Amino acid sequence: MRIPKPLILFIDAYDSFSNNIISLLETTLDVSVRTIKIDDPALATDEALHAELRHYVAVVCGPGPGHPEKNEDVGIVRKIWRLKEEQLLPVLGICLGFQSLCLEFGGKVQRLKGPQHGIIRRIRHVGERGKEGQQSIFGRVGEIHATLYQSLCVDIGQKESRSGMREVDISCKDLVPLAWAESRDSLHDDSGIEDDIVLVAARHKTKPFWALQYHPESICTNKESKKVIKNWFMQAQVWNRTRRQLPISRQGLTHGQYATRESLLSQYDQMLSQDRRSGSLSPSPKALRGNKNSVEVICHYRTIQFSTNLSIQDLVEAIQDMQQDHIILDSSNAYEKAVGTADVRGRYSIIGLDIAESTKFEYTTGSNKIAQVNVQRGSTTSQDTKSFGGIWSYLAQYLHAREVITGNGESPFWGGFMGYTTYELGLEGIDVKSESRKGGKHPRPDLCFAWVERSIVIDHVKNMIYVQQLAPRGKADDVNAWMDSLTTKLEAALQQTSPLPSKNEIRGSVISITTPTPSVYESKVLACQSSIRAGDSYELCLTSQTHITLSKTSSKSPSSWNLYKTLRHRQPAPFSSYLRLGAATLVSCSPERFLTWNSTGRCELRPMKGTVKKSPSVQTLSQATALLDIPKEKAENLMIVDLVRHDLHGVCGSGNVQVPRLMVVEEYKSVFQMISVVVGQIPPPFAPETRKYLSEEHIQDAERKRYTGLDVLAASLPPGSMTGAPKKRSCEILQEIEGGKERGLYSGVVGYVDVRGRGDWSVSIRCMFKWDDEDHTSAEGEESETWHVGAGGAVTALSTAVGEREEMETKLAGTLGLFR
Ligand SMILES: C=C(O[C@@H]1C=C(C(=O)O)C=C[C@H]1O)C(=O)O
Ligand SMILES: NC(=O)CC[C@H](N)C(=O)O
Repeated sequence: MRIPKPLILFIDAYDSFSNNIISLLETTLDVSVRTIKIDDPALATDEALHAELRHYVAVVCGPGPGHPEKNEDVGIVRKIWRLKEEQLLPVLGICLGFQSLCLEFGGKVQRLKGPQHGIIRRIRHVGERGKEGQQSIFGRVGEIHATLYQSLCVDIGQKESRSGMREVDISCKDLVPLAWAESRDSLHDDSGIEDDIVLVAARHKTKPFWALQYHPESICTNKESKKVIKNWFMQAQVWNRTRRQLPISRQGLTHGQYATRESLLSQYDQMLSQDRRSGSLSPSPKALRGNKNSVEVICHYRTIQFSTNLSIQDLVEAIQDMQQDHIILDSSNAYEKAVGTADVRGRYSIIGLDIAESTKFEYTTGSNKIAQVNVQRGSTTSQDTKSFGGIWSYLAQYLHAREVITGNGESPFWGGFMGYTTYELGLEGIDVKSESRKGGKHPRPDLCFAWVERSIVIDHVKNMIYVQQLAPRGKADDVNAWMDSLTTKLEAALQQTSPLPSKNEIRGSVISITTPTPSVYESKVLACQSSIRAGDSYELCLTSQTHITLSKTSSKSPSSWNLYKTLRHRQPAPFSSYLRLGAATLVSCSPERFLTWNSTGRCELRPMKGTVKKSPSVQTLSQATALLDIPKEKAENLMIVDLVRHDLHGVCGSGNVQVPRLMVVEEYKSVFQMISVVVGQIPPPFAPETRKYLSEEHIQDAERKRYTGLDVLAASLPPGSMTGAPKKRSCEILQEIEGGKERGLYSGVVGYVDVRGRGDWSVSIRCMFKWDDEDHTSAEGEESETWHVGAGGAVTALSTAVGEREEMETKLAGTLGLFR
């Protein structure tokens, strides 16, 4: 019989690092963690809370935005410190949890002179000296270097730490200080450290309460600090054995949940069984049945070799009508000279074919409806997403039912969904109300995916074109006929080159350009910093909007395709894209990959933070690397790496996320960018070694409910690099500071998820987009269209208003340069 692991309850204050702490606990200790939110209504009464706590060996009160004095920021945590003797159990507070403990027992919570978010500091602790220290949770612990994420700090009256400890202020007689971050240990003068000594660990003198202000789970906290977690748990268990009054209950269900969310596919499965039980009709099973139980669909393909650098634009023009809908994912820097040590050139370009005729899936936030639009058939059907368990469950199920296993092993994409999601779709996923979507006045799709059956993939490294079609195995003759005609066109296209549109044409069609007012942007940077100083955010990715109105009347007016051709020429980037999809058009030269995954469930995110403009004084990778090797830039990057790890842990589970590249600088056409690579492994539906013991039914059931890359995509939007941390609170603050303006496609993602279970998505930045419904005809009959260009950057406590404004302008300049 398997003995269940002891349970720890993690109380989550809506932080973006919570899952990293849970992973640290589950990989360091032999425990299993359940989690609740600080404001869980089911645990609002003392009885309910006490009944829940009986299941746990210990509690961890996590970090979070806000202030420990505010009930809404700490919620249940406060009740934990007030438990009566007979209800007591061991607790570890982290950061906000630490501040809350100290506040409860007489400490004063103050603002730091300089907030320290993503700053790594040497921690001095009692374990380094004295017998008493040896018996503390720091006993036998060596040198700790740890990441701090704090705007606030605690004063418990203990001022001096260097030459031994003094007695703690009488008002805090219950607290024992355990560790400090000291400014003399800081390695850099520009790290923003202004506070001499900051208390970073304490315990209660008589109750089983310990707390850490530093972040033991951060990727930049050293391994030595794991010993503190082990020591804490050992002391917690001793306390349970010797002092705990109520036995730990192993019976009954906990209200606390696993940190990993249920898979999208199993949510759908649950809806079906609920329907079956209640006797109601299961939601449109036919639409979702797909290939299953019918003829086998495969990816038919043909390979064409080419010898020279292939021009995607010529190829597209030769085979498609450029007025129609399009999806082109273009590695537009594929033939640039390799620059720097990290080769950031894209390898594949993917062109979705017959997009105008394909079925499009459209979803608008708040509508709870998914529309399937097929213009060719003149049909639109709309279904309630709630009855499928939500929009993502619907899409996961649709795709799952159309899985294909036979095709071209060389091609990263065989067919499936291609499209975009907006920033506002991401907001809905994290329960942030979008001001621009209030009152349901927004009919535009926040998600639009086309179902793509015919496509072309270009491998720029092997000089191969793959022409592909998803179709039943037996339809090879029809497929061949289509491929013959397409191949002829492609071969002709390889001989041609079309001219680039002239800049004058574009400039001549500009009616107006509204750019962000520099002083207003700078005041918004200061507003962000004021939220950071108050402890409400650690980093905020502030953005602004530029609007460009172009005449459509003149015969010279550039088409969106011509705008794209010009931009990709000026700003070649590995994740460029051109989309004309339903109501939206996107022209993008993004350097930032958001998320990619393969069919074995290996996911990779590449957060980008830290930007340096190329200039006569900064031309080489080593110059840029030196400029970015400062605490401010590294802190920005680190915060997003920790946030992205949390998002990934939420699907992949404890111990399944690694960071193979941390803060590496890459070179692009006009900027240098610092990136990190975070990798996660989606767990298989069942452990392969157990297969021989499982029934066929069990295996099928597990397969039907497994996690896929769509789970990771749904759990990670909006992209952390465009929000700041902690994500939810930061997005709420940004709603206010940005005036509730829609970001739209900017800050959203573009990409695909294919029938073989793979996906690749880029962050929509360095781009422009337009909505067809904003096209306008003036009283004089002049037709115009309006393009939106977003630009911004991460604001931290160490930012300067002018520096941030200049960074935003640098990013804007690439796109805006087309029109000026
Ligand atoms: C906000 C933008 O870019 C984001 C912010 C970056 C930064 O703060 O350094 C870098 C890349 C993007 O994640 C933008 O391009 O508008
Ligand atoms: N990471 C945290 O828990 C931060 C706590 C608190 N909001 C602060 O900024 O100091």
